[in-house]
Amino acid sequence: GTCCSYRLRDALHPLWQSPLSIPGGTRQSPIDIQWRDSIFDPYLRPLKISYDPDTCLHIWNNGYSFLVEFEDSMDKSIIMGGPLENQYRLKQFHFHWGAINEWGSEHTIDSRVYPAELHLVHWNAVKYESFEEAVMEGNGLAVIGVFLKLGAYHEGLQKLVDALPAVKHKDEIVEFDTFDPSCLLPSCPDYWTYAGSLTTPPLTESVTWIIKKKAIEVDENQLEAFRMLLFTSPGEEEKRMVDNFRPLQPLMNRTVRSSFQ
Ligand SMILES: Clc1ccc(Cc2nnn[n-]2)cc1
Ligand SMILES: [Zn+2]
Repeated sequence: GTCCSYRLRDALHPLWQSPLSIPGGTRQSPIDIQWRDSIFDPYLRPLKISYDPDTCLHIWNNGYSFLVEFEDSMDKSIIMGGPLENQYRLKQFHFHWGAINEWGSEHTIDSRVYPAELHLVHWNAVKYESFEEAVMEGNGLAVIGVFLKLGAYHEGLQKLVDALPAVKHKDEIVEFDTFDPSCLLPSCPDYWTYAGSLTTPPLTESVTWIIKKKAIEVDENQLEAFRMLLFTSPGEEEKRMVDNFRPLQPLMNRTVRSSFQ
């Protein structure tokens, strides 16, 4: 059946390290969020998001995903509230996706997999001097996760899709100006939150995850555009950039809180 091929696919996938390779990992990501086990926390505040489209710098293919990076020397694109004690600055956003629509997201909801997942990566500029420093600290990062599902064409995403051919190969970079990533967020304010980690090296346990309950819709052509990117550099044997997600990690001694009842 398909389920065992997923597990087998996870185990064999060359790209990701098994949990065994993270000594003492007690808060690794991604995880399966079991809706019924999540606990409504009435003290969770609404998440406040304020992005300045002029802080957008460029898109680049880093060989794992494509990242849109932001100028983060000032508090111009920030999030606060929700589960966060401080204000966090937007550093970059990127996606994880599958070779086919049957899988691709990192997190799952009651084992439901989505075709892709958006991650907006922010760092705690109140407590730390740089993103690099924050990556190593327990409260250093806050990542908003948004599921993508197959459906209607997404107007806001298309500007990004149109730029992808310019970063087809690893290490290619192209200027990208005036993009407001809040157009990629669902209007519903509901989210889950839990303490986790980065899902690619350095896999540091520095992330407060904020996973939006509602998915955004994108169409087949837009998902296919992600799949035409390459892991490989120009001149190398082409390897399509697909299945760039880490297998699910054990929940261990963690609680997932919800902002909604
Ligand atoms: Cl600095 C950095 C390292 C890895 C990733 C990949 C990732 N980690 N968690 N979600 N995506 C993002 C930023
Ligand atoms: Zn990610």
